[in-house]
Amino acid sequence: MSDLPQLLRSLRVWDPAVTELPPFDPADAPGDPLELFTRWFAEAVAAGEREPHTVSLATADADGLPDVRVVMLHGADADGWAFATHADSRKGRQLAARPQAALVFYWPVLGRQVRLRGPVAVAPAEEALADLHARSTGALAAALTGRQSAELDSPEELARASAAAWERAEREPDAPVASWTLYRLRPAEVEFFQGEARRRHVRLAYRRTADGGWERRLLWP
Ligand SMILES: Cc1cc2nc3c(=O)[nH]c(=O)nc-3n(C[C@H](O)[C@H](O)[C@H](O)COP(=O)(O)O)c2cc1C
Repeated sequence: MSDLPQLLRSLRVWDPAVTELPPFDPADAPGDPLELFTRWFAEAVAAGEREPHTVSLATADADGLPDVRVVMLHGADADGWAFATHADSRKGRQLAARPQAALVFYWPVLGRQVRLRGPVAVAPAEEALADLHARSTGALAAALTGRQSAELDSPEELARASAAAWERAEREPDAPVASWTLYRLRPAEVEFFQGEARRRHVRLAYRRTADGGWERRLLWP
């Protein structure tokens, strides 16, 4: 059995063999965090970040108990950061009860983290379907399988439902999925973190102002 404490102590973040920490001068940052996010996302892709479009989505249930899981980013524009899931999943029910969430991206090849918080809105159903149908057959099959987060009686039950869903997704590439929902988190706050070798990490926080603009401030690391 491995010694977890020893294993943990043996690990480092930002190993120079894989990580390059670029300088980040917040004075050069754009006024809109969407622009900086778009730039950092492209740089993460160019730097070889694996799956930079996966993001941790935090929600809270009706009692305020936090929850978190990974989802895919489906887009980011002036309307918000988009992700998709089933409205009747655990997260979907949490979002119905408390339509607010947080997202965090971590791109270790550049030592960067981006955090967002804000209200979450449901996109029109046609948009959710168009988004789903533009994706892979596997994505449609997974959505058609449905019952996400419900208790599964047996692996065989999943195998049967999934096989039927794949068969339908291949036969009917524009099959509707009533529960499939596109959500948009419209951030009230966006924070960019750039790691620095001497631990003088740069944290640039944007906060939306009442007039819809953004104010910026630096945070201690
Ligand atoms: C890399 C990765 C990407 C995922 N993308 C999604 C996604 O876009 N939508 C989704 O509903 N679940 C996605 N999942 C599954 C979720 O993490 C989660 O298991 C599922 O949505 C159920 O969450 P819930 O019980 O909190 O509703 C993804 C999981 C991983 C590991």
